[in-house]
Amino acid sequence: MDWTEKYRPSSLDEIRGNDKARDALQEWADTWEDHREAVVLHGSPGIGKTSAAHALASDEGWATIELNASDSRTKDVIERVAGEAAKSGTLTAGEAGRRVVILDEADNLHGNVDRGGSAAITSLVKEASQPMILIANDFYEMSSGLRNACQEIEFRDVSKRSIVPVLRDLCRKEGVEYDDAALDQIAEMNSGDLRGAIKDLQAMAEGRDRIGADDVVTGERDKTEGVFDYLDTVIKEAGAEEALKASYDVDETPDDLINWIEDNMPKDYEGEELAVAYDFLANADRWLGRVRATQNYTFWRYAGDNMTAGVAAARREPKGGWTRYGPPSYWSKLGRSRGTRNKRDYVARRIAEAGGVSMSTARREILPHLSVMTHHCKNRELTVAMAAKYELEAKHVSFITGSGEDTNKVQSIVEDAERLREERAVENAGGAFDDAHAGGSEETTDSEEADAEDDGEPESAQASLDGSATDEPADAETDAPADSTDDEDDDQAGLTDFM
Ligand SMILES: Nc1ncnc2c1ncn2[C@@H]1O[C@H](COP(=O)(O)OP(=O)(O)OP(=O)(O)O)[C@@H](O)[C@H]1O
Repeated sequence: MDWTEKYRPSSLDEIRGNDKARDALQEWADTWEDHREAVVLHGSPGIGKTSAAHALASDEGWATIELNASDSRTKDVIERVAGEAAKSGTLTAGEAGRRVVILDEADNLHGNVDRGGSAAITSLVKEASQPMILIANDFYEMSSGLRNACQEIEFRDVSKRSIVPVLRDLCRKEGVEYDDAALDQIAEMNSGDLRGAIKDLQAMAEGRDRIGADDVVTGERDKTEGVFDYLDTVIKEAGAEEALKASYDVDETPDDLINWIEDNMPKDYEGEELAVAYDFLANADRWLGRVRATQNYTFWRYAGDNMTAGVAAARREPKGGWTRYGPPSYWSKLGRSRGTRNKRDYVARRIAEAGGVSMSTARREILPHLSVMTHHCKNRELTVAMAAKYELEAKHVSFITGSGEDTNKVQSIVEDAERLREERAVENAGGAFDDAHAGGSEETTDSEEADAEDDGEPESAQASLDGSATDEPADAETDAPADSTDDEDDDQAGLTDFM
């Protein structure tokens, strides 16, 4: 039997490591008659929210009705089941007949087929005449209406200090011997997730009567395993519908999932199918943008359709073999969380065109590198050169360097870059045949010329990353006056790559 079930706390005082939340929940129940508000328990998975809700009900002698908000049940069903449950107690005197509705995944209403999911639940929460406990991982993924209708209790990750004694206790109850170091290690690697720690412990205890420190290393459980399996499904083999259904089981929000898919898809897809799949991802991203703008989580569904079913449908033939999928790069997460995908893609496209590399190389390898090199515009000349070469506007420079778009620093860099481009255009017009790309005005054809003329003398790591022609720093001195005083370290070597 699953130890997490076997040892699920049956009373509130068995909830470990969340004393404050536990007391607040008790207080909420004690005063419910007066305020009649629902409560939302929020925090990471596996730290006892659901257990606390059930434990409270059991302490209070309340019957429970548990619903999962992300089930694809319609508004009607939710209203009928929960509404009845919540309202039917009106006539019952006293606490005895009380029922508590426990609504899991209250932050996940996008999974609801019905568009009215969130609104329906909000009005239900407001009208309910019985206690309701909502459970959510991320409070701020809930609609603001729903948030406002509830009291809020935050559950914290369970500290290692609280996890270890639980594990020790379980070992004793199960008659398993242990090294303290092993339990420590299990607690450590589950950082705050008590359920995960218990699962690991059980897995390690299987077939052993002693858990030693050495056992733990190999027993490490990958928390994100679910995602890797999912990537295998969506990228390698699944049909559209299957891919969509499988996505419901993945413990990632669409905002995160799209990063996983986008970063890993190019490892298996190529050519036309990759292009089509990117189109679907772009659609998905537009829906995600709409969700962010409107806080209307029903749009998540369309994002989900595009990024899962769409990507699966783009596949021309099944993909075999094993692929080393990895977590989304820092860069792709950054690009998304700031809602700056368009900027990122613009820059990536410019780099790809200028450098003759693929968009995904530009995005995953070159862009992050540039970002580091030009962080806060610290290397001003390099930043100017980059802006000139890739024809970047202030918003792009700001995006790459992290300096504010409206700052003088960025504005002056863009101006200088423009001047630099003009100067080069003039030089070109003057017929500098032998130096066309060194003074290139960066027409689209320029990159091709540059490629053709690649003299194979990349002089820095960046040159090889860039994939574009790198030439002599012939006109470094033609760079517009560096009037900014805050360039700390000018890196002439790096500069050459943009000339
Ligand atoms: N604070 C805790 N005290 C005691 N046991 C806990 C605690 N947190 C988790 N557990 C153990 O982990 C199991 C799962 O916990 P529970 O389902 O309550 O977590 P949760 O926070 O609701 O997670 P999820 O958001 O994934 O539902 C419990 O059955 C229990 O065995």
